[in-house]
Amino acid sequence: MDSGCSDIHKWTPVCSLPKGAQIFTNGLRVCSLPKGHVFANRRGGTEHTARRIKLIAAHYPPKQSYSSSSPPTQRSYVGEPDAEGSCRGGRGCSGVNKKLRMSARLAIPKTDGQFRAVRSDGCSIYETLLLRLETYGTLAAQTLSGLLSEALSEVFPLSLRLRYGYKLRVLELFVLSAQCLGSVRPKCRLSGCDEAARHWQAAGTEGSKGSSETTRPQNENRSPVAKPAENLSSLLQEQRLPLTHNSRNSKLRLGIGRSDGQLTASEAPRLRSEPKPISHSPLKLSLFGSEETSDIFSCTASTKSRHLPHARTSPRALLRLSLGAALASIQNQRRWRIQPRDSSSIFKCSTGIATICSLATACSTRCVALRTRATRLQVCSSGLCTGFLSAADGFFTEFLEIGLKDSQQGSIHDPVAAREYAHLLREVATKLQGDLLVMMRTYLEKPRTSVGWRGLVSDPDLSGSEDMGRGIALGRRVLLDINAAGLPAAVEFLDPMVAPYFEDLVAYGSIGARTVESPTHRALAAGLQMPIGFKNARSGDLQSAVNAAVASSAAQKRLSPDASGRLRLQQAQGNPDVHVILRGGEEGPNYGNASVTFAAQRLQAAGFGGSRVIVDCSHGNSGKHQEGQITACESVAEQVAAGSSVIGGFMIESFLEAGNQPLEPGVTKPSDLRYGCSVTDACLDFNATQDLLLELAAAVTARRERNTKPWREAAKS
Ligand SMILES: O=C[C@H](O)[C@H](O)COP(=O)(O)O
Ligand SMILES: C=C(OP(=O)(O)O)C(=O)O
Repeated sequence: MDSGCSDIHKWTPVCSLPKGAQIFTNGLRVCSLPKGHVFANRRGGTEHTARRIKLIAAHYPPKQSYSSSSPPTQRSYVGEPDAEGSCRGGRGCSGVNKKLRMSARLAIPKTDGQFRAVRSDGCSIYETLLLRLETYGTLAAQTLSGLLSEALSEVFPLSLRLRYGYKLRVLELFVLSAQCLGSVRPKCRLSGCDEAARHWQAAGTEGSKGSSETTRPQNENRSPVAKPAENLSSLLQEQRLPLTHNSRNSKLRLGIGRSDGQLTASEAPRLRSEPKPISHSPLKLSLFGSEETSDIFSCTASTKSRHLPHARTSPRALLRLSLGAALASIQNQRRWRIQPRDSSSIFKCSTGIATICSLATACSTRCVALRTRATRLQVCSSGLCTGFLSAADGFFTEFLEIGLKDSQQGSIHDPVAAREYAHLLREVATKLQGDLLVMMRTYLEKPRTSVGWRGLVSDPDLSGSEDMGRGIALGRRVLLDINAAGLPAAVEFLDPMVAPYFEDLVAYGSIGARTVESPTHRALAAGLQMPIGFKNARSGDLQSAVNAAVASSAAQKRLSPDASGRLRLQQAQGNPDVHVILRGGEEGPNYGNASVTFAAQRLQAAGFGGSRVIVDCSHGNSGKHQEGQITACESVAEQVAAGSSVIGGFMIESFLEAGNQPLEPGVTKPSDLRYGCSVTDACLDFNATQDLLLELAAAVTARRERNTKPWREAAKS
C-alpha cells in the first residue's frame, strides 16, 4: 500500500472508474486502485471539492453492470477493487507528493458503456471535462456540467462564446480548467475597494461557503474609489488566478481568437521561456497533446492576431486564455469553425459555457427521455440537439422545446438574500431542467422612470453614497455566487461603461424599455456574447424593439474600455441571438395570443426566423402588482400548451417574500428593510413562483406532445 494512501481504509469507495483512471482534484488525496475503485481521502481540501467527488460518485455508482442491449440511460462501469485494496497510486498519487497536487485522469463514459480515460499528463495543470451529449445518461451529463459550471464560475469566469456554423449531433465540450480549483483564492487587488478584498479573503478561508455576506464596516476608512477602468483590470486580474504550471512537456495549444473571427492555434510556450509569437500554421488543436483529441477541431490560420496584446505579455497570460471548446458533428463528419463574434470579447462569460452545459443537460435529459419513447422522438431529440446549436435558427429556437424561464427579482439589493434565493431556485431548476432552462435575473443596475434607487452598482449601501467601485465589486461577487450556485445569470445592461465589468459572468441580457431606442445600447448588444432581449417601449410600441433587434444583429464598431481601461474600438460582429420581450405598456398588457402573434409577424417581416418572443409577465403586463404576473403567466402557459411555436421564454419578478417595500436612499435605514422583500418592483414569493414554474413546465411538455411535425419545422411555423 502506497504510504501516501495509508489511511485509505478510512474512506468508503466513492466511485468506480476504469483501471488507472483517477479523479483529478486539488485538496483531495486521491488514490486509484489497480482495479479501478477510487477512494477519496479529503485532507485540507475544501468542502465543495469533496462534494465534487461525491457528485461524481453519485453518478458512477460502483458495481452496477451495464449491458449493451438495454437502452443506455445511465452509464456505469463495473470495476472490482483488489481484495486488499492495495493502491499502486497513480501519477501524483505517491505519498511523496506532499502538495496534494494530484495528476489524474477523468473517466468519460463512451457510447459502448465503457469509460474512456481522458489523458492528462502528470502534473498537468488542466483537467479535461468532456461532455458528450447524446451518449451520456442525464446523470453523467449533469455531473459533468455541474462540475464544469462550478469550476468555471468559481475559478475561471471565462469562456469562449461561440457561434455555431454547423448542425451537430453531439455536443463535446472541452473545457480546460485550472489545476488550482478551489485552493487558490483571488487576492483582491481592487484599489479603493477594501471590502471586496475582505469578501474574497473571507471566501478563501471559508472554502466553499464562498462569501456574499455583505459585512458593511461602519468606520472603514476605505481608500478613495479607484477609477472604474482601473477597477476593471484589477477585477479581471483577481479573477484570473495565478496558475501553477509544472509540466515540462505540456503541448497545450490554444485557440486564440482574432478580430476577423478566425482562431489561431498557438503552441503554449513554456513558462520559463519568453512567449513565442503566436504561430500561424494551420494547426490541429490538440488538448494535452493527446492524439485522440487532436482532430476535434482544426483552426485555420490567417493573419496575425492583433487584438490580444495581453496574449503576448506572458506565457501565463496565454495559459490563462487557454479555454477552448470544440463541437464535432458526427452526422456529416464536419468540423465546425469557432467564430467568436468579437475577439476582444472572446474571453467572456463562464455562464455562457455554464448555460450551454445546462442546456446540454436539458437536451440530454430530453434526449434520454425522448429516446425512451420512440424513434421519432429520437429524431426529435437529435433535432433538439441540432436545433440547440444551429446558428440558422438563433439561440432561442432551442428554448422552444425547453422553455426559458427567467426568474428574477425586481433588483438585487441584498447579496445575502440573493444567494439564498439562488440556492432555492437552483433546486427547482434542477427538477424542471428537462423542460425549463431557468436563469436568475440579477439586475445590478436599475433604470428609473425619473428618480429612485438605481441599483447595487450605483448605490451598494442603499444610502445614496453612490460608491460605484464597491458596487461593481459587490456585483461581481453576487454574479459569482449565482454562477457557483449553478444558475446562469441574466442582467439588464444599462450603463454601457459598466457592461465590461459583468458580461463575462452573464448568460442572458436584456435592454430595457427606457433604452431600447438607444443606438449606444444597440451597439453594445451587437458585441455582447450572449442572447439579448429588447423590451418594447414603455408606451407599448413594439417596433422599437424589432428595430433594435435588427440593428444589434448587424456588425458595428463602438468605443469600449478594454481590460486595461483604455478605450478601444470594439469590432462587434453582430448578435445573432437577439429577440424581443413583451413587457406591456401604457396601452395595457401585450401577453395575449394576438400580441404574441403580432410580434412574431413583425420579427418575421424583419427577417428573423425561429421563436424570438419572450413574455415579461411583470411590469406593464402585471400593472406592477405581483398577482398580475400570475394572470400573465397563465396566459403564456395556455398558449404554449396549445402548441405555440413563437414563445421562447418568459420572465417573472420573484423573491423570497411577496410584494415590495419603499426605499428612499439616505432616508430609509437599510437595517429597517424587511429581509427578502424587493425594494423596487412588486415580486411574487418563492412558493407562488414555484407553482408557476411547474405550470409552465407542464405547458412545455404538453406542447411537445402536440407538436406532430418534426420539431424543427414546428419551430419555424
Ligand atoms: O423593474 C424595475 C422598474 O420597472 C424600473 O426600475 C422603473 O421603476 P420606476 O418607474 O419606479 O422608476
Ligand atoms: C426595468 C425593467 O423593465 P422595463 O425596462 O421593462 O421597465 C426591469 O425588468 O427591471
